[in-house]
Amino acid sequence: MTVILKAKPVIESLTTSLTADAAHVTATLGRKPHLTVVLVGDDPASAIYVRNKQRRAEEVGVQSETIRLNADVSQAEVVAKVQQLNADPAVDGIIVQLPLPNQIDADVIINTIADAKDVDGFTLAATGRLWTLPKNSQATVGPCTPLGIMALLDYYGIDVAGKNAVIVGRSNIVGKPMAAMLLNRGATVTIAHSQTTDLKAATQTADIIVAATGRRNLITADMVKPGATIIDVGMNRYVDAAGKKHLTGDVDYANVAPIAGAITPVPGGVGPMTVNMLLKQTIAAAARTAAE
Ligand SMILES: Nc1nc2c(c(=O)[nH]1)N[C@@H](CN(C=O)c1ccc(C(=O)N[C@@H](CCC(=O)O)C(=O)O)cc1)CN2
Repeated sequence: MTVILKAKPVIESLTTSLTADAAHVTATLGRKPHLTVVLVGDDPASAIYVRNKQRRAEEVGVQSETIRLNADVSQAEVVAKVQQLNADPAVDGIIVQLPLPNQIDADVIINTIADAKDVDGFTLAATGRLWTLPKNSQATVGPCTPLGIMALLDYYGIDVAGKNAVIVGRSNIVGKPMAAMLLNRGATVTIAHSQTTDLKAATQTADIIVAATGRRNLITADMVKPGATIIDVGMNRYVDAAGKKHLTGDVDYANVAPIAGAITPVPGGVGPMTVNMLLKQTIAAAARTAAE
């Protein structure tokens, strides 16, 4: 029987601890933990994700504001905005929603965020910390999507030590940090990507597959070992011939789910975990300020 790795029960159990931690920080600081989201342009998917973050922040007692900048804003203006937020003692966590418009170098913006306020875990300092964690220790900070995946695996009792994990996708926000986290917990990790010559050969022997490519139905049933754990990070939107809108992952869910040991659904799997890890890291950043 395939285990469906739904985020809902994990989030229900996280709600108690996030709410209690936020309340504790609020009592100590005399204000709620504060997250500022910088949203540049009018990407419709980003607008949904930012709205989800704001709604969830309110639910657990985190104050959240969104600063909206026009799509044609200059890189210098975004840098200046982030510097202003760095200097604001009322702001605990800053994220700049990705993707950014083409005229802006995302790496420059990300690395302008003060280390103490980097609740996305994307800066060079955060990346360095992640890759130099003591062996077998749990990553408690880092990019929110892979952190959320680790939390899902832990909740459902899926041990990764000694397992053969294949990550498909090598982005800085999912693929590479996912590799660091799985490696650190004892998995043998392969990162496959668009130039991998035989993807099927790589995935067929995997105990765990993490698909993060943005290509709908890339992972098909013939690429999966029976009983494998399948983590789908894809978020692909399309409209079918009848004009109906769909959101699907990178995995051919209908055909892969019956042979998998465990699989994340899209929606309702990895995505909501990302938001909750962001709030966890925001509360932790505020707690560090409270302890100063
Ligand atoms: N600064 C960042 N930008 C981006 C990140 C990030 O972690 N930091 N990740 C993604 C987008 N993202 C969060 O920002 C994100 C994506 C998806 C979801 C989510 O809950 N998805 C739902 C479906 C929502 C829908 O209806 O479209 C689900 O899977 O159930 C949350 C956050 C890129 N940018």
